[in-house]
Amino acid sequence: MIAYIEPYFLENDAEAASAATAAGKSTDGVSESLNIQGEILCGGAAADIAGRDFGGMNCVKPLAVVRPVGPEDIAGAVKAALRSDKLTVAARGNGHSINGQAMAEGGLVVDMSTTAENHFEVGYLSGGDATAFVDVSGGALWEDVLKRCVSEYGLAPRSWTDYLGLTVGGTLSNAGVSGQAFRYGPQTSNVTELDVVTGNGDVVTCSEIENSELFFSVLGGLGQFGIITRARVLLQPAPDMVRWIRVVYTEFDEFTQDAEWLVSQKNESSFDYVEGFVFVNGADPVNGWPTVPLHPDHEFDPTRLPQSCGSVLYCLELGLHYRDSDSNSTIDKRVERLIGRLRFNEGLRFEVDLPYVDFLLRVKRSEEIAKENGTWETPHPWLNLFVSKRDIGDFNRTVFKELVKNGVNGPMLVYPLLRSRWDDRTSVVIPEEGEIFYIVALLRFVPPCAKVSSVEKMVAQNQEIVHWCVKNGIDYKLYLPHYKSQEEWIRHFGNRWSRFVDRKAMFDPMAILSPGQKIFNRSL
Ligand SMILES: Cc1cc2nc3c(=O)[nH]c(=O)nc-3n(C[C@H](O)[C@H](O)[C@H](O)COP(=O)(O)OP(=O)(O)OC[C@H]3O[C@@H](n4cnc5c(N)ncnc54)[C@H](O)[C@@H]3O)c2cc1C
Repeated sequence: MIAYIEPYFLENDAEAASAATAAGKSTDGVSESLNIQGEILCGGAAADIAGRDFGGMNCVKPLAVVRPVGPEDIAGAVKAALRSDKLTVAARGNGHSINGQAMAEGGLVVDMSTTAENHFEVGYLSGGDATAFVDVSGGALWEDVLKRCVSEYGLAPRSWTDYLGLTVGGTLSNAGVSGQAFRYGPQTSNVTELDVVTGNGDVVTCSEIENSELFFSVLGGLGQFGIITRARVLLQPAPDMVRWIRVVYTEFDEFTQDAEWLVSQKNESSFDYVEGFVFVNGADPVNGWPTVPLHPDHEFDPTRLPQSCGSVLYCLELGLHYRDSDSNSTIDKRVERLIGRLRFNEGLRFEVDLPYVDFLLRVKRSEEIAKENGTWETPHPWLNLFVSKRDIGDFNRTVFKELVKNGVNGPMLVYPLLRSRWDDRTSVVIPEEGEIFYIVALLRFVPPCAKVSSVEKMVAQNQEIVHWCVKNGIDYKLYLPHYKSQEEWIRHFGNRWSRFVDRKAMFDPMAILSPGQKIFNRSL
């Protein structure tokens, strides 16, 4: 048996594993020897699942994919890696990373989808206000969490991502940001307990009071400290409907001042969702005016724009929750009280009313379109940053108005967030200064027939933006970061680096976990 396992786990040789599978050798013996109840796939089958990601710019060969039944199987894979001298383990959520973060070249990839349904239980926190929560699996997709919470309990998580085909463990390993984050913080601020398999192979329950160092390490921890198998996610009563509104600005200062005013209002006295984006001042269907209206019957009327406006325009995107029992006039009054204060261009206001679940699943339609036209499968050289309020004006002048003034063939998001909603005990890093900072997301799509050089140009433009930020002392951090050298990671974490290293030494001292982040090298 040991001789048979060797090519898989001791020599860490993907070719040998492939050959064994191709030769028709069953991997059952491996499962038994590891005491894993789930499946193990090698060779082409493993590469098909874990060799690529949504970014489509990296391609590696994992040694094997482990399809666990539960945390014991995951611990079994980690312990097998600990016994070897170079094997690594990466959890793979839905593989929606851009730069190979969920990959393990020559290592074991844990396919979290097989554990997606292991947990689903709603309960109430002890204490005065009896806040509801749901225990869900780290491998569950947020869209499934949404549908079950709403249909079975009339409840819903409070903080989301825009797109919900992402896993609970995957977004909690980063932050999880959308238009609700100004009020509730990112998803990492909305969980109270986790079950984690650490890089030591231990299965540990942790929270703010129990094993708290592990709890805060794992949140935003880029998969470096443990694999999340269960998360306790805070819930709120789900509204029935959302009024979804877009208003257009020609001036960045007015756009940001209004957005900042909205996110700074006291709880419940603002919209429930606040985002924004930049678009090209032109008729281009992917980058320009047609991207703004919310319904096929709406039309963007460019004659409403002043002659003086520039190459790009700005759109504030808002959502107001309501119940079926609320009268139209009540909802209208709530909307007008807020929107009456805003300085958008008259005549460039669009709105629709949608069921709450449809609103949260709004990006699903874009996914379907991208799948139909082939741009879901092509590379996605995306760039996500957090930029402080201090520097967002300069960023607008140089990046939005110059470098990407013709668009990025996809959305260019920009909207404010509040530092006080982020817990600095987690591993997430955000800009250093001030209460308000902005998320910026350049979500580039590549046409199926594009040349390789056009992807390279996009990557180069991303690098140019980052270099400009560094050179000009912009207070920024990459979100969903990706670096090639440890020096760059040290700069990224700044004065948090030593804490990150100490946490690694505590929970994954052999650097087994998430090698695709390229932060630490596997040690003996
Ligand atoms: C179309 C699209 C829209 C997006 N929209 C948003 C958005 O609105 N807001 C936002 O914040 N982000 C957004 N993202 C980014 C998203 O949060 C990241 O891609 C994230 O990595 C989640 O994807 P995933 O579940 O597929 O994780 P993966 O890409 O599979 O994994 C990401 C990292 O987490 C680790 N990991 C995965 N599962 C676990 C686990 N259970 N425990 C510990 N570590 C784990 C992996 O090893 C890897 O290092 C979007 C991405 C895409 C492709």
